[in-house]
Amino acid sequence: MVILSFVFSNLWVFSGTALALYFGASAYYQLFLSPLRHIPGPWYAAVSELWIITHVLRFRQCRAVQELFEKYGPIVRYAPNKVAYCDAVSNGRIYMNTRFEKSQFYKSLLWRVNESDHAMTSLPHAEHAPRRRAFAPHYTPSNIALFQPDIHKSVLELVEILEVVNGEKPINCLHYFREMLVDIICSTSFSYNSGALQARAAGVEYHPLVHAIDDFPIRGILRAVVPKSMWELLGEIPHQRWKLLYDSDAILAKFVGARVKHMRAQMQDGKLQEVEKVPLVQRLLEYRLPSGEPMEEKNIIAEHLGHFIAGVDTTATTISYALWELSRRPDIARRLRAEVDSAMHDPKTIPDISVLNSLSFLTAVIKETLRVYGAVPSLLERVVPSEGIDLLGCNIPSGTVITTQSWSLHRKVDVFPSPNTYLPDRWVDADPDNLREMEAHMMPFGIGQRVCVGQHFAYQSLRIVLAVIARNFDIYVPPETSDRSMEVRDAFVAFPASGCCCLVLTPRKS
Ligand code: HEM
Repeated sequence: MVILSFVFSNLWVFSGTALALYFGASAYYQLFLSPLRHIPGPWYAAVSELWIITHVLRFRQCRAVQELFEKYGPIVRYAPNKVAYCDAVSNGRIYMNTRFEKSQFYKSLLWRVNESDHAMTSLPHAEHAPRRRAFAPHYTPSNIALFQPDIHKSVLELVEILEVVNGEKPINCLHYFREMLVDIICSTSFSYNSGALQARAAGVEYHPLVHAIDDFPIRGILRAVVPKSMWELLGEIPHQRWKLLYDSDAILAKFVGARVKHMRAQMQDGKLQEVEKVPLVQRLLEYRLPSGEPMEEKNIIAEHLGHFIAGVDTTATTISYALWELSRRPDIARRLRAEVDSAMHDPKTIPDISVLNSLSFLTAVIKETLRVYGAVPSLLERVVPSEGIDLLGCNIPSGTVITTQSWSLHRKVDVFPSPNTYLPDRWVDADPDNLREMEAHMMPFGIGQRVCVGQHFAYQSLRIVLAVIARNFDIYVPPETSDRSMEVRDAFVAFPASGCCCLVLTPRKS
């Protein structure tokens, strides 16, 4: 009784001491007993997640991890249970091995709709593989080529809008290209005109779908770091702009749900003809799982959502950074234009993708943009399976998060000299051995079983858009766009520090 009353009267002291003992013991374990103790890295990263979380919240995780590689070498401990490496050879052992599942990180960063995962958020390979089989045929180069007319239509619509602007004011490329991508993905996924570019032409600044996608990175990062119960409380804040951000996934899910229902009704009414070019939604509705069952509607919706999010921002950001480089490097812009001119005699008649594929400097510009400004430069976390792994001389036990990031592989100075310089010629001048080495270090679309399924789609869109812009416009940098405003920030996806990529696109005079 006396002891209890003593404890209660000194509750603060006891709780403080207990907490200090707990943190002290945990720090002691992480630094001196943990199986990861031999892996280099700063002590404060080894004892708590706090260090890396502060960098995540400042949108500079990629740079923080890169600084660790520069200081400690190719393998570093960046959190108590997390190890990052920078080595292309090791990639095969991690990302090609189906026993290395995605980490829990994916659950929180990429939202779940109706509690349904989509391919990006499915962690075990056994769960992921049947999903991937459902949509992968849509994204093969030959199938994606069938959708060229849809892409051409949207790109030429954008050209018309830019001709009306006539270079009289800077435009935020990120907005315009997001709108174009939303139109393109809606037509390839649903055979539906979302009218985002039409809305732009009519002077509407924000299309609801584009708005929702725009909000994705910040919503994702908040959702990843705010505890679930607090996140639900935040949903009650009565602020209109905040509600739009908070509900962005629900807005998208409602739109996609309506498109799925519409297509199902058309199929049931026998209104669809046998055609070679099938929208993704029809493919998913017709798909049968290994059990012979169709996919559940909530899974189809979630899958479409994942593709929307994965495809729009990434491609729009890549185009924007490429145009920014062209605007400040007239030498590169001139060479690109000369090559495109030779293949595209009429400025409004876009050649077949097979012709654009053969333009070597266009390819070099795209590769260099993906290298320096890859839209997903981030750690792609996997979990070490039960047998553990020996990597770069370190023994890493089961359950450890193991990962690499394209930001660092793309900046390995022995493979890419002057790694921060934008130099498309490095892809033109490389001898076959160098080229092989460079290709082995490129992973803008990830690698292995979970590699970006939309990479051919992205490449096709990038080739078409960059060729058309180079053929039709001169690009200038306005004063508000600078190295500082365009500095890359990362929230799993990359974006410019200012959130804008303002450029002046003037219809070509000569
Ligand atoms: C330049 C543009 C793009 C970049 C840089 C990019 C990058 C990536 C990366 C790095 C991953 C792998 C993530 C991981 O391992 O955790 C990924 C996955 C994915 N991407 Fe892309 N992506 C781009 C465009 C697209 C497009 C246009 C689409 C579709 C319309 C798309 C759909 C997907 C999907 C569905 C996944 C998940 C695949 C799976 O797990 O099976 N992406 N992307």
